[in-house]
Amino acid sequence: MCGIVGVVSTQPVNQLIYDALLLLQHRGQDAAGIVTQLGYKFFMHKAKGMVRDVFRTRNMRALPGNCGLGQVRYPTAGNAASEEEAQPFYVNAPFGVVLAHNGNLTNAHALRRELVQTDHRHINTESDSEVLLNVLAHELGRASRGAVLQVEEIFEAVRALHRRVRGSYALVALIAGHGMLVVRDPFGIRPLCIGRGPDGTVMAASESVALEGTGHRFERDVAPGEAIFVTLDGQIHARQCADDPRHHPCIFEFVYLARPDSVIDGISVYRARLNMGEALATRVISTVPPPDIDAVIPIPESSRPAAMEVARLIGRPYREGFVKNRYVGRTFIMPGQAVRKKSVRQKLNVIASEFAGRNVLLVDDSIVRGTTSREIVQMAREAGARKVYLASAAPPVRYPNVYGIDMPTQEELVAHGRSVEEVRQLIGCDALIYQDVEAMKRAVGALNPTLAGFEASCFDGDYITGDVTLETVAALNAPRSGAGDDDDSAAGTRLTLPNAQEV
Ligand SMILES: O=P(O)(O)OC[C@H]1O[C@H](OP(=O)(O)OP(=O)(O)O)[C@H](O)[C@@H]1O
Ligand SMILES: NC(=O)CC[C@H](N)C(=O)O
Ligand SMILES: [Mg+2]
Repeated sequence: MCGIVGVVSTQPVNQLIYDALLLLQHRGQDAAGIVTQLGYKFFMHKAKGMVRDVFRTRNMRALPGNCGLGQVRYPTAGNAASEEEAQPFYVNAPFGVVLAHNGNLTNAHALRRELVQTDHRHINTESDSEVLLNVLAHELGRASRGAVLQVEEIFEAVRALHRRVRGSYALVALIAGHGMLVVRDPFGIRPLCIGRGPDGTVMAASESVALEGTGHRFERDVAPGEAIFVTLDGQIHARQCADDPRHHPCIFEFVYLARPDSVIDGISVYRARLNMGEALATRVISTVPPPDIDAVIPIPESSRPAAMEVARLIGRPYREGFVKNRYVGRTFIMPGQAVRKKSVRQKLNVIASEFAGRNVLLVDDSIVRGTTSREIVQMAREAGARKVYLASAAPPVRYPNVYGIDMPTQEELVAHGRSVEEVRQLIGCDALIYQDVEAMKRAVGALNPTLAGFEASCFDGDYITGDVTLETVAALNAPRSGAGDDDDSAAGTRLTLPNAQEV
């Protein structure tokens, strides 16, 4: 998951894109970038770091123009340490195209080979997003028949792109002098929505919070397989470009990735978390008798709605027991296990009085590597808790993810190959209660019965795009295993473009 935004306006868009990226910061903390267009020229600045650190006043001043794109990156392909893989990406032909991507391609290796050997394109990084951009550019080139691209030709190119590309891809792209292209993959795995401002500004973004927080009205989600082209004067053209679109959004968006104030594919993320809490409460009651629980305590931040609902339904008090240092980012999306582990204690501190002599039920939204829960259970015990029970609003994460969540290997997942009892022993709690997979799907699915289903491979091992099996996942993720553990690892010797560039 990364955060992407694209804007077409009649006013300068640099500050607007910056503000939208701040609202999407929870989706990617590693790198950030903005590209704007003035006339036929693109202006770009991108670098590693959080939005506030990447853009200084001088960088913002160097981003003129009334349309542009932005991205915050959470690396899931290529090299996490590489500055060159920050997005957006640029190619000069045809016309000049820049692109920002959220997702992960499952056939990036094969596409890379094809692009180089058959299409004679040059790929300069290990990023799958650069591969995606080159497929788009190549197909735009093939579809264009005159000096100016026609909207139908753009849709023809997207149809061809859907046939070549596998995996998850929500993208925004600018075609120089033409307008903005917005595309969602045929399964709608990663979120993407579109809206308008009072002055007619059109904005597409990963989450509705980016629209609302910048004063835009959410209009709709982009449909799976759909392409939307926004001309520079704000006219919107939309077309279904996939042969067989089926709507299976990623369920982990509702568990953890998205902000609770966003609505994705008609489902309020907050309500989804409450529903997961409701389903979890039933399992808690059948495992630990509520009178044995003195307090229900969330592990901030993402588990709060679920924990509140568990407390209400089991009839025990909801208490805050951990205070989050708001200046430390989300630990799960940090690159490298060492930094993730260190950050848990930096990020969360106990309120000792809530634990001393009590039996506590800690609730988290998910347990992935077990980094958070192991530390937290220990902290609760150090603070004097008598019994420490732990409940997870999501089922055990047992399978790697290939669609844009950085869980490349089974071995790193604490629940992989272990029974619930073995996980409990490893985490060190007195009881461990997991959500059930079907109950989770029902809890979220009840909020939009029109969906075909969910992409839930990390829970059920079912890879929705059909081109990936558990056997092929390892090969697919091989370059990512351990990625980020060594922040000094360089991308090899390759052409490095300057950061602030007029491209
Ligand atoms: O088992 P793990 O590998 O530790 O991963 C799961 C934890 O990571 C996430 O928290 P994070 O700190 O990233 O963000 P949050 O503040 O939104 O909860 C998630 O909410 C869990 O607490
Ligand atoms: N999480 C994402 O969406 C990542 C996008 C892309 N695969 C990258 O690694 O940069
Ligand atoms: Mg958390």
